[in-house]
Amino acid sequence: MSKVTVVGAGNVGATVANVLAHKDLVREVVILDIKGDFAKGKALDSYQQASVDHFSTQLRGTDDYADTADSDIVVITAGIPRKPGMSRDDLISTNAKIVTMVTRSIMEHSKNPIIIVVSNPLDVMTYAAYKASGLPKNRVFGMAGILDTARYRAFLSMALDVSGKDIQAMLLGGHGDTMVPLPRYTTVSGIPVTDLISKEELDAIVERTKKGGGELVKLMGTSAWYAPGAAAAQMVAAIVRDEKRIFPCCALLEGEYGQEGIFLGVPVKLGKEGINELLELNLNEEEMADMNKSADAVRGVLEVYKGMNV
Ligand SMILES: NC(=O)C1=CN([C@@H]2O[C@H](COP(=O)(O)OP(=O)(O)OC[C@H]3O[C@@H](n4cnc5c(N)ncnc54)[C@H](O)[C@@H]3O)[C@@H](O)[C@H]2O)C=CC1
Ligand SMILES: O=C([O-])CC(=O)C(=O)O
Repeated sequence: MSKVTVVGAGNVGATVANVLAHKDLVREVVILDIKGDFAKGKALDSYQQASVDHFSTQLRGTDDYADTADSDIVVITAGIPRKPGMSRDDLISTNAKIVTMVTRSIMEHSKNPIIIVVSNPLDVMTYAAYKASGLPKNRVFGMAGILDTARYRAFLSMALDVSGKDIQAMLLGGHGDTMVPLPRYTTVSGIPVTDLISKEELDAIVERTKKGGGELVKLMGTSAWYAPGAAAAQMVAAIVRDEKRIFPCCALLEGEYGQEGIFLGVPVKLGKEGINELLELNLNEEEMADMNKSADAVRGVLEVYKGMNV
């Protein structure tokens, strides 16, 4: 694979492109934005890091979809971010149109790309890109779970005073305040996290994780980009290197977890075909109830999207 396009040169998109260039995985990263000069500036600034940080990936900014031709992977970050007081779902009327239009334009120039959606509300925007692209379900999915587990792992790392590197975690559900971090599937170097921390402390960390995006929006007046950008770049790397890594990603469910026709966060295996496999965890009653609640919340936003007829 040699070409990745990132749509949206804003906070998240520019970070994805920059992190990807540092990984030196692909020949070219194209950054497309309706603000063409802005995209050109971000690409040039990033490329001027090449000789300092030793990477060879070319970066090109543009507002012309012709420059995205024959992309192997496309990361969609175009759209508006939320401001304090807003939920991700409040972005739907603006971002559904943008994501649909962007996906159609991408498909005019690339035959069979893998599309990773980042724009919010994530689960429904991934559905919108899936519909607009006509691609099979293994080639369209969303980034949220890597970010949400990264936050969960960061909070655990702070509470336990251990390196985040050694914390493994899984999480299910929609990318909203109903997301379902899974303490039963959380370990520190193989040690169950429940052996290392009190239930009260763990419950508080789970709650903070669920509202992790909102915490940053409140602090910065707009949403996060470093961890989101790195998370999307990690997905690209797993695909380019055909790593078969298992990550929580937003994927189309067709019966799995008792859900039908809805994109939700679940563990998947990522490789050169996109999603190689979707893994079904053996959930207990409480975890299943939380997953169902999260699915209901996403389904409500999905209905709004379907009513928009974009
Ligand atoms: N899935 C996740 O975990 C996360 C999702 N997000 C979402 O990612 C999106 C982007 O966030 P930021 O980069 O912070 O926003 P931003 O405002 O910094 O950048 C968005 C960019 O999209 C561009 N854009 C708008 N319409 C476009 C179009 N039709 N075609 C091409 N480009 C277009 C804008 O010009 C702007 O440069 C937001 O919807 C945000 O909510 C952000 C963080 C994490
Ligand atoms: O919170 C937001 O609006 C952006 C996002 O999805 C995140 O940072 O998790």
